[in-house]
Amino acid sequence: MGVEICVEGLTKSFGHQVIWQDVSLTLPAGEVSVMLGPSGTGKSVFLKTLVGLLKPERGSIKVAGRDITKLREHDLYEVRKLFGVLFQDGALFGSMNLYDNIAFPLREHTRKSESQIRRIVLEKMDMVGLIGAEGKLPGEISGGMRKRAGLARALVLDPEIILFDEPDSGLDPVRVAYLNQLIVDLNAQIDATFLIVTHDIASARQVPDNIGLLFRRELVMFGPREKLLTSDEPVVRQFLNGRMQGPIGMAEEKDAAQVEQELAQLGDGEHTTTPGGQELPPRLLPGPGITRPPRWEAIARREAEVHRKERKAEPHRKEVAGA
Ligand SMILES: Nc1ncnc2c1ncn2[C@@H]1O[C@H](COP(=O)(O)OP(=O)(O)OP(=O)(O)O)[C@@H](O)[C@H]1O
Repeated sequence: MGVEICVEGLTKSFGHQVIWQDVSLTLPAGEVSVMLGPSGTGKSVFLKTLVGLLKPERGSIKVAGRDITKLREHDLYEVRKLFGVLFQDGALFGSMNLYDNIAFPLREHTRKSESQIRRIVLEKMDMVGLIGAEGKLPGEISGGMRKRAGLARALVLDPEIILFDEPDSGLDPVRVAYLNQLIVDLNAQIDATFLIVTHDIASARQVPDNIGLLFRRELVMFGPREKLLTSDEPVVRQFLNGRMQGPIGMAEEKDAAQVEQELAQLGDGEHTTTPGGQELPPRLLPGPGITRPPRWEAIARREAEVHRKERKAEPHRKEVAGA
């Protein structure tokens, strides 16, 4: 059933450069959370800090109740076994075939026999749809297949937490849709806690239970998907709509007067609906045949409630649109 990660007052710098400060959030056990933010805001640094690869200057990270910022290397090594990490490029060894790449953590970290390893590797390859590709080298397969192989490798030690660093980067929209479904199905099947760093807004709208946004060295917001998607916070609205008008500039934050002028020019109509004037998209559900853990009943109830409220608001929206 996954474990909770509770982050409090976390600050990370490199020399004088503060990457982010005073970040507090809870990744609820078994839920899917997405972290968004403009390039360079420290999303990858955040993932590396959660898994103990980077040390924060201040704050705590409690994983299953243990503060990993205080652990010695040996204990940290044990806690890291709770994590599976999918790096951006899959981080596969180029000279090993997919079978050996996926078997690698089992051979390194367990004393399992080769026949046990074979059973686990084939089970995980089946979960990500890679059966038949065991003998391929990473250089011989597509980017999407490499991501799925990286995911199979992240799964072999049965992690309680999986961190995904831009799983959709470099994939076409159809492959992204398949990958999103795979992520939702996997979450229902293994019930681990997922944190996904992505730039893909369509994925962020449909896949997670929770969304966070990093900007200007701070966590602007973190909360349930519906809350972020209907937020009036200018940074959140700008990012979720992928538009130029708003506080986020090309390289630096913008001057406050310019931001105000740009937002005023966007017009009042925009404020009557969810960001982008779009309806709250339905949450992506596990595919047919996937047994859903009990928490999905709560998700279904929450979804129904959101759409009931939306339908109630509908006549008002139409009036405003027609005015
Ligand atoms: N080991 C390091 N030493 C010094 N600076 C680093 C190190 N790792 C990352 N940084 C800096 O931290 C900042 C945040 O980098 P990070 O890769 O986490 O951003 P990001 O939000 O994931 O960006 P993107 O969306 O473009 O992948 C960058 O300015 C980067 O140069």
